[in-house]
Amino acid sequence: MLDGPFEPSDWQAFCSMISRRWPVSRWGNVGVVVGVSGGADSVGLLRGLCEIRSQQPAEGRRGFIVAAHLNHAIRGEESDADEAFVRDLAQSLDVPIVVERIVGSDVTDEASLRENRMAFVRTQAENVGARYVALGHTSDDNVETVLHHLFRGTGPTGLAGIAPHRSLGDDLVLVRPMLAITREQIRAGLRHKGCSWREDASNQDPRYRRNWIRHKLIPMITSKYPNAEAAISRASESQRDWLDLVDSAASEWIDIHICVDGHACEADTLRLRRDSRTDGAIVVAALQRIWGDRNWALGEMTKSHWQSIVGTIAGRSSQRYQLPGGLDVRASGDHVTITPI
Ligand SMILES: Nc1ncnc2c1ncn2[C@@H]1O[C@H](COP(=O)(O)OP(=O)(O)OP(=O)(O)O)[C@@H](O)[C@H]1O
Repeated sequence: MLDGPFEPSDWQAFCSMISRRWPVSRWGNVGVVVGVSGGADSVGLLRGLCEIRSQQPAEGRRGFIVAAHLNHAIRGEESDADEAFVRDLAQSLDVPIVVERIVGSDVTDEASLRENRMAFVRTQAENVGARYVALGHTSDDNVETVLHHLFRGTGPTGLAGIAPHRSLGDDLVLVRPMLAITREQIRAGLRHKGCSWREDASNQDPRYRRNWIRHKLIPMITSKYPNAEAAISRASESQRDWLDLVDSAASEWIDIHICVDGHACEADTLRLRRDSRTDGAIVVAALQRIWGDRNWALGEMTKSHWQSIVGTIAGRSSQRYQLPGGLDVRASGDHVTITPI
């Protein structure tokens, strides 16, 4: 849900809203790498975190903040001007900065650029021993993501939108503390404080599907449903609550029913059939977790693949078959075994 009441012209209210979602007690004593593009959202995030930290007593400031900027170098002088802007910003805030410039790459699609950025900020966080990577996604980004997933075809995870946090490894967590703040609120806060940011012209280009959703579709929707964005945010947040519930039931299910033998996963079907939770969402969530943990080909699995496995576990479908990614499913006696071939 969007936080409120919120007076957008109040910079301190903006900082309080970040603090409410991500209290400084969690990050004030550890390292945080902030991904900064130079756009309003990540400029707001970096400035907000620095301000929140500066309001802490000196003994509560053992941690550190590092700004990280990846110069994709795909917009010529504009890209270099973004880099220069972020360098100046970090210097003015007395924050160390790491910058990398991509040379000679012809990658321009949105998904690959995003992947490159994630790999970059993650590596920087590991290099400096940070506990968190913080990114400036907003509630608008979340709404656009939910719609994008919906049109492309998605399940409960896609409808839950952008995750507020997720693990990036043993000691590193990705956080998005501004998911309840709108893009306009951030801009208003920055304007109130007299701070500037860079406008990325490619954010207007309707050839990118995300921009088309942002600039064409959402204005059309809100012309008839003025509160649609808040409604989509609320729906995705409650979807996330359900997902958390299913996730913890799935973990319990794995602990009880799955036995790992080398690369193979084995389930005792007799015990499974006595478990009332063997059908449906919890089992599929558990199977998806198993796939994710083992880097099996999650993206190639369809709903009917998951249902086949659920059917095999429940003794309803065939005894032996193969799945995408070279996995063999075999039911024999009281066991179902899934093995990479
Ligand atoms: N070139 C970059 N270098 C480092 N971090 C980045 C870069 N681009 C984006 N990020 C991080 O990823 C977040 C999401 O980026 P995305 O491009 O999806 O959103 P955006 O709305 O354009 O954000 P912003 O207004 O901060 O540019 C940003 O808020 C920022 O934290």
